[in-house]
Amino acid sequence: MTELQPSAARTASPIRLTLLTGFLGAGKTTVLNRLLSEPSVTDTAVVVNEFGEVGIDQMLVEAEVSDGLIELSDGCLCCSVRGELVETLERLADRSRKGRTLSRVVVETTGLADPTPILAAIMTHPVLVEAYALDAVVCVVDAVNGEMNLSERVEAARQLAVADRIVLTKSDLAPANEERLRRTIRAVNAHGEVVAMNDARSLADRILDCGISKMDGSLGDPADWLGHSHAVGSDHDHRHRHGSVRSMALVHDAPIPEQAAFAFLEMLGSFEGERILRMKGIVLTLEHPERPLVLHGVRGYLHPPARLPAWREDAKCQSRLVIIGENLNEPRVRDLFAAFTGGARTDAPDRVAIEDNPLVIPGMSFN
Ligand SMILES: Nc1nc2c(ncn2[C@@H]2O[C@H](COP(=O)(O)OP(=O)(O)OP(=O)(O)O)[C@@H](O)[C@H]2O)c(=O)[nH]1
Repeated sequence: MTELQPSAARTASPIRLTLLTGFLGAGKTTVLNRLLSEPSVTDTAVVVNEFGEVGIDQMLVEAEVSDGLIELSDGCLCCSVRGELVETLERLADRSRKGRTLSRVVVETTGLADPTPILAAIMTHPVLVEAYALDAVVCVVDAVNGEMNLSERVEAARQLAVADRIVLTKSDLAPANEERLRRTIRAVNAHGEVVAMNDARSLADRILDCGISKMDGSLGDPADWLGHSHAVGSDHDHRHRHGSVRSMALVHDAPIPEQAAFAFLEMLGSFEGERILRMKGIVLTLEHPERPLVLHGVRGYLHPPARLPAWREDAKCQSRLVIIGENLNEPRVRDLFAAFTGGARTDAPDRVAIEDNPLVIPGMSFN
């Protein structure tokens, strides 16, 4: 396959990428089939990966996607097949660049996949980072086994923790479990919108095109993107936890100098990078207060920050970051944020003391 140069893959409007996750048997293929059956879902390629059994899922995806359906085999997407996924996405970007209409790719992972290495691979690849925009991580959770999977399997908790949208399936089979499961979902993931599979409304309307910048060029609602539970308040944080997975939000009203924001991210990467499953945020900067800076990271990697053309009229102009992590040192994250946003906490070092500290570990890739 021809190697593309980054500039060659740059498209006017990046291909939207949806990562469809969920534990074994949760209903991922069922969700995919329903999506593909909806008339609004066009110009979509589907990449599926079946652990161990070649071709099974391809037969299960019923909709007509012709050559848009690509099956990866022989291993799990998050480990051995990552290279194959990257190559496939490169090939699709190449085809799109050569004129084949492609506005969206849905990647269905295996039930055992950790989504974070996949996100990191896409985020750090020079071609993919230009050609694709992550629309959303969608996690399917089923009412029959969801509760058990979440308490027993770390993969299930990770898949749920990093999701922007959560599709609840099999409520028809176990209606009595639904209320408790919704509470558990909230404990693991405070920000993602929960969508019921048995709701007659369009699934595509609820789980596609939910990024911060929309396909038609309009701006998404930051509160929606970051999660409604974090939409209010100022200079305070919220935390939600389940086992070792937790999410916290940092909110700051005053504009932040760009350099301070990036220094904070670098420190965050140094100290907590390994433990960050996902980070997303919108920053009100001193230099360009009218153009919010969008941040998106996974593990120790930061997606090249992008500037939106403006704030939405109905959005509050303030910095908001959501950090989802495993065994995060939350007080340290809050202290760092306070130090870099000018609000040093008592008993915490200020920014100069941190930056001048020769013992600080350099080297994570939040830059
Ligand atoms: N009754 C009911 N059955 C469902 C629902 N969602 C999925 N199923 C069934 O659950 C089974 C597993 O669904 P799949 O869509 O294959 O699940 P998956 O997550 O793709 O499974 P793997 O690829 O094996 O991890 C199938 O028999 C589906 O028909 C639902 O909401 N209600």
